[in-house]
Amino acid sequence: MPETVESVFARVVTRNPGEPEFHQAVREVLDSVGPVLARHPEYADARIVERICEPERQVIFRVPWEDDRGRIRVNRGFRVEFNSALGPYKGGLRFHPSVYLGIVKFLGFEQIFKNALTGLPIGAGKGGADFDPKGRSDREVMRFCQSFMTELHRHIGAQTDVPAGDIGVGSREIGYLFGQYKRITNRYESGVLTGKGLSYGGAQVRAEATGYGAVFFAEEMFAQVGEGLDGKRVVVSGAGNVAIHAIEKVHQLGGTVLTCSDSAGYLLDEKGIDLEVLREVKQRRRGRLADYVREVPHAVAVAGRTPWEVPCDLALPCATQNEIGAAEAAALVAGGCLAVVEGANMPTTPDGVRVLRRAGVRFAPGKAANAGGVTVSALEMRQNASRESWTFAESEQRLRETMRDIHARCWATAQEYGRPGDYVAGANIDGFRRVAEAMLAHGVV
Ligand SMILES: NC(=O)C1=CN([C@@H]2O[C@H](COP(=O)(O)OP(=O)(O)OC[C@H]3O[C@@H](n4cnc5c(N)ncnc54)[C@H](O)[C@@H]3O)[C@@H](O)[C@H]2O)C=CC1
Ligand SMILES: O=C(O)CCC(=O)C(=O)O
Repeated sequence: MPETVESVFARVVTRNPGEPEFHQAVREVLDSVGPVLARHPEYADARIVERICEPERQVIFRVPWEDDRGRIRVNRGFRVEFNSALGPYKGGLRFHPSVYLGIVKFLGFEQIFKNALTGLPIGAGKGGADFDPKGRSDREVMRFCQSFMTELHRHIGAQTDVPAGDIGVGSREIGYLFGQYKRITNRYESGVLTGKGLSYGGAQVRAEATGYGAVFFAEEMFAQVGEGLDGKRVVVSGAGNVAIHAIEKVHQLGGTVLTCSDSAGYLLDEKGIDLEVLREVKQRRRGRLADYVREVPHAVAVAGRTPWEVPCDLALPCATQNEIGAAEAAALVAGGCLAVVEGANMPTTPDGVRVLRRAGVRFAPGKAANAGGVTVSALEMRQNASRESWTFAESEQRLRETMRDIHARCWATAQEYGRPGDYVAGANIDGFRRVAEAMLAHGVV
């Protein structure tokens, strides 16, 4: 039977039951690639789509650790090595109680096309654990990371699989993971992880890269219609790594970010979020957003609601998956939003995307707009391999050029396939073609 996108999707659902986020990510890509298969029957003959939807390897492991009261805890760890057609598996680790195989697979699948879009030699993987670092002491986090790496080290390496951070995994966790890898293997293998601290092989701009990159992408989108970010009102969700650096770059480019959020609600500061205060509250104290209001009394903490109800020109969802559904998208449209640029992975549901599209809101999917993080990770790998370290200015320039290039290719590919302005189609098709060509060249593996 010839391969069709419908037959592949049906098989993905049957073979991966109970994994709705993975199905959603696959559906969104398959909806774009039909016309590519029509032009390239050799892809269908080689069953590229079916193979791309099946991870090359999935590892699930026990992570036992001891809390500060001496109680034994057990979590579940994952690493899904999805596709190595373009290079070593590459993608972050997420520590969050919601993590299960379906989340890791959706993220790993998105990573295939994202990493291909960067044009850099990186395959795709993702991992994590259902561990909640919130409320845990540094020592507890360290013991958890050491136990996690005691198993993970068998599967990774600078030429094999290179993890980085994601939700709940920042520079503290990467440091503990790196220390344990070095101890177990007795190798100082800098390129085995990215997102490292600058004192031991980290790259300038990696921490900033995802947030900055998303804003550079937004800048390119506005430039298409002859506008800049200067004077734009921007709403951001999340208050972690991606959100904080997105806010910083919007402010540097003359826009005003009115909101940020966490799982308890959102913060509204009409004068523009004060980053010094936000960093103190969220990063240094690891506190709640409501603490910001104590320092900045004119701000308002809105409990149990999302920032999409605030009128804006640009929305940057930077928290988590499926945070903008149809209702939130309708609120953005009602508030005059001109563009939604995804800093997070898959923050907009398919219904949400439909509402935005119907209203003519420009929409950039995460696999294109948040590719800045993995771009600078690949540059970190390159610096580790050559034992060089580039300056902040040089690294930021390379990031900006890559985001400009990704934007241009998404735009041109969408035009080529008769879908002008459709960044989803442009990103999926361009990413898919790159991986498909390499897979075809490698034979049936
Ligand atoms: N760190 C990176 O370089 C990259 C991250 N991403 C994506 O960006 C998003 C944010 O990641 P990071 O900033 O790195 O993580 P982080 O752990 O630094 O921050 C996550 C933020 O999202 C908020 N959040 C988490 N779950 C939430 C929920 N259910 N409702 C509301 N807020 C929630 C948290 O309160 C926190 O403010 C994720 O979707 C991640 O996959 C994408 C590309 C690269
Ligand atoms: O920097 C990396 O390797 C991956 C970042 C990541 O997990 C992502 O792009 O979602």
